[in-house]
Amino acid sequence: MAKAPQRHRARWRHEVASFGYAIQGIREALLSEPHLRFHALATAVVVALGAWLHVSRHDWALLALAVGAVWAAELMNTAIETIIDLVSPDFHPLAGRAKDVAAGAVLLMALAAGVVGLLVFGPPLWDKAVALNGHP
Ligand SMILES: Nc1ncnc2c1ncn2[C@@H]1O[C@H](COP(=O)(O)OP(=O)(O)OP(=O)(O)O)[C@@H](O)[C@H]1O
Repeated sequence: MAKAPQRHRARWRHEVASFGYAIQGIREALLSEPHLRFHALATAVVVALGAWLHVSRHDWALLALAVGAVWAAELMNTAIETIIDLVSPDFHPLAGRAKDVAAGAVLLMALAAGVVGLLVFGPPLWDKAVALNGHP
């Protein structure tokens, strides 16, 4: 039977390996999914706008949650599509329905993130536009 420190080391190796697999999963999804590359661009725009407009810590937290949720939904959608392509490579109405429902989840999350973006960036962008033009 392995001693306690060895068991501890083996457990840590396992945890680090699991983290590596997760990063590898994100990397592969990024390479294969154009939607995810669009999310990467959108994330960069959100971070740049947040820094430029000096949004509050509270707003950064909302933006981080919105961006993270869209990424998570898109990654789950990619995983679901991959499983369906594996188990049902031929046309099947249930396979189509599952893909459509998963895509619907991404769409809903993206719309919710859009509302967050509008509420966070709308007022300071409006203020900047007014300051630039001199009148509301
Ligand atoms: N095996 C299948 N059986 C029935 N309908 C399918 C099947 N595969 C895909 N479809 C239909 O075609 C649509 C597009 O499927 P596809 O696999 O191309 O995903 P996608 O929406 O283009 O996703 P992405 O662009 O993110 O890869 C699905 O939403 C579904 O309606």
